[in-house]
Amino acid sequence: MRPFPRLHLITDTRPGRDPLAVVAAALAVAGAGLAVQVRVEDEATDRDAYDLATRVRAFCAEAGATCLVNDRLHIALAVGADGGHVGALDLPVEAARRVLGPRAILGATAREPASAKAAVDAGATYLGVGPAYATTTKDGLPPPIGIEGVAAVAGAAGVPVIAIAGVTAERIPDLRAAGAHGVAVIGALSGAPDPVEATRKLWDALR
Ligand SMILES: Cc1ncc(COP(=O)(O)OP(=O)(O)O)c(N)n1
Ligand SMILES: Cc1nc(C(=O)O)sc1CCOP(=O)(O)O
Ligand SMILES: [Mg+2]
Repeated sequence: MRPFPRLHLITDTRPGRDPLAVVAAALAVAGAGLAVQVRVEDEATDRDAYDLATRVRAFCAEAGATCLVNDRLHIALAVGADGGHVGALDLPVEAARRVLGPRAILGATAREPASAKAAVDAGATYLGVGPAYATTTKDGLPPPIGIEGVAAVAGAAGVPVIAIAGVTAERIPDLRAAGAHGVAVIGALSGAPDPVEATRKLWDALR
């Protein structure tokens, strides 16, 4: 079984972004060590999500990388992804586990230890934990939980913790010291002038 990826790239499908170019750049550096989470805007159609996920899944398969789908688990199944990720407004974790089956990777968002434990008991195999820092990429989040918040969840989780929100290469040492297995990023790669170089920095900080 391959080790659980430490670097998770979440696709950025906001206007003006080029998610597939960023995925290709990240795969060129991190290869099989990368997980790509296909995440589309809430307004996107299932067809658009399916088309993107199909292409990401093919890129990942070629590189031996992990492909996950956010929220829309029927699309994860339809494209043969390795798993999915759910949060508080999505399918409950136990229902997501039923949909994906016993062997799939299943991520759940957790912001504090109690919900982290509940998610793991319900079948989550990793936790997305944040917001670690402030972010401009997603609206409506609670205040950042910081290093202390990440450490509290990591200490209670028993599964890999992937820290999310405002993650940069410079912040990775603190997050790892807090117990995070790895990180998930959108802006650090999608907004970078050179996504290959930006991936290299994240990747070096994680090794
Ligand atoms: C790795 C990771 N962590 C957290 C999230 C957020 O999931 P959720 O709370 O369901 O919010 P949306 O991403 O669906 O807007 C994530 N996607 N990935
Ligand atoms: C999709 C998402 N979920 C979050 C959470 O805390 O649940 S933060 C986030 C966006 C993270 O983007 P960036 O790496 O650009 O800060
Ligand atoms: Mg969600």
